[in-house]
Amino acid sequence: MEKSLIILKPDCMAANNAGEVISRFENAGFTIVAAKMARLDSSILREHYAHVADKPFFPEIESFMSSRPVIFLVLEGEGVVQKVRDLLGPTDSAEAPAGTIRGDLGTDKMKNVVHASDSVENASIEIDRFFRSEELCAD
Ligand SMILES: Nc1ncnc2c1ncn2[C@@H]1O[C@H](COP(=O)(O)OP(=O)(O)OP(=O)(O)O)[C@@H](O)[C@H]1O
Repeated sequence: MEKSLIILKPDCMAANNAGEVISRFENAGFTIVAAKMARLDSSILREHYAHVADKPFFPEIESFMSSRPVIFLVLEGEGVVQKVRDLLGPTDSAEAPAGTIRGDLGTDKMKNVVHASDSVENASIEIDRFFRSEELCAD
């Protein structure tokens, strides 16, 4: 079954919106097959955000994403990668329509509530980055 790696970002945690966001995922029919809370450090952020590591805003992302512990989830369900991206809305919360997670709960491009894998291939890489295989539900 298809899986996606989700991070509830520091702005989501600080605003006590974790329950609201997780409810939206569950109400959309997805199942949590792994979860943990931890603080990201520079080395893992450089790996996770390698595609934007040369952008001028990267130091700001690094500082924001390591500012407090975050929640990591693995969600499972048919078409979960694209369906979760649709639930989130576009990267820039200011452009995200009402009814999307970023539109309802986000602030801007950086404080955009949730990271979600953008392809099935990247989901597999990201799940391996943050979870050991025995931490995932087997059934
Ligand atoms: N102009 C910007 N200023 C600040 N942060 C930005 C900007 N553009 C993108 N980001 C942040 O960089 C990260 C990676 O951007 P990317 O283009 O991969 O968007 P995304 O796939 O929607 O986000 P994410 O990878 O967090 O799910 C995101 O956390 C986003 O919030």
